[in-house]
Amino acid sequence: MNRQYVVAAAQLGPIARDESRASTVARMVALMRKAKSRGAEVVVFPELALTTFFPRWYLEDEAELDRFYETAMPSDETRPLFDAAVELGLGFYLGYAELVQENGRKRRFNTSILVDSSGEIVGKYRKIHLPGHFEHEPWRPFQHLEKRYFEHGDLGFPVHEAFGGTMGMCLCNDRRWPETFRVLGLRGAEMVMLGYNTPLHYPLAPEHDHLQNFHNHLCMQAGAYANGCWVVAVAKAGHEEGCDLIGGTCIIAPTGEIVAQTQGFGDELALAEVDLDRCKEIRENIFNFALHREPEDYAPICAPKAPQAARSPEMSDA
Ligand SMILES: C[C@@H](NC(N)=O)C(=O)O
Repeated sequence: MNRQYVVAAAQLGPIARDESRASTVARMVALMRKAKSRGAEVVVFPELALTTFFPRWYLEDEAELDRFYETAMPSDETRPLFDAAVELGLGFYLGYAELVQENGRKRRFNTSILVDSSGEIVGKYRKIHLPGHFEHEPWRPFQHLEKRYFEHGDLGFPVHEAFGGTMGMCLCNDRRWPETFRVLGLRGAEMVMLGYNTPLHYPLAPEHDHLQNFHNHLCMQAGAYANGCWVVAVAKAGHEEGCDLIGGTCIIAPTGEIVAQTQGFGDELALAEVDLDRCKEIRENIFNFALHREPEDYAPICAPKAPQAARSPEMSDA
């Protein structure tokens, strides 16, 4: 694969709580076909792209919770995405809830994968920055129980040789942290793909609701620029089960400029021609890490986490 090609950011509109995987996957395959007809070679889907954003509910019934997770990838239900990749010669990024049995217990992760145009999974990432809370907080208009429903990702921030270059992945809240982009940037990521589900309303600081779209682009444009990488950022958008999710799906150049963006809140593509060699415009100049970076002065960034800020309690054993 050469280093200059069209990428499609494939935004999804709302997914209902009772929408079947078959229905969601059919919507996604339709976007893949449309992307191909417009010249794309890579398609990026949102975080938790196969279901509604279920962390908005406190679910006491474990069987009900389990239904939102994938126990195999691909499965019979998700195989059409892989078949379409092969048929159309398209690679893709997919976010989904992952449930695995390891060491005799259930482990849950908020996961993304890269699939190449031969239908092979060539990269995997498990979300590191899990926002929200562990326990039911009935005062909220909706819950954000990612800390309860997912474990801290255990794969770090890997990069993958794919799609003609060095690819990085992250998921939603990760994009707000400069460290995410810097670690991927230090590993040479030339394109960072990420999906998000971001409610317009932030119950802890509602006075910032009007800034949601600004903050969304601010952190990603800064991440692209400071690390000289492309960013392809894809929303699950719109009014989903009573909760408004922001749109703003976009493709950002290594200069930090948004070069393509969706207009609405439904299933929609934003496409741009990406030239991975453009990363050099930044990496060999203003952010030449070898020449200008001063890690000896950055020690607090790597100080261990305070003990009171513990990670998630273990979910119930299998
Ligand atoms: C609220 C949070 N959502 C997410 N799914 O990580 C974010 O946008 O930072």
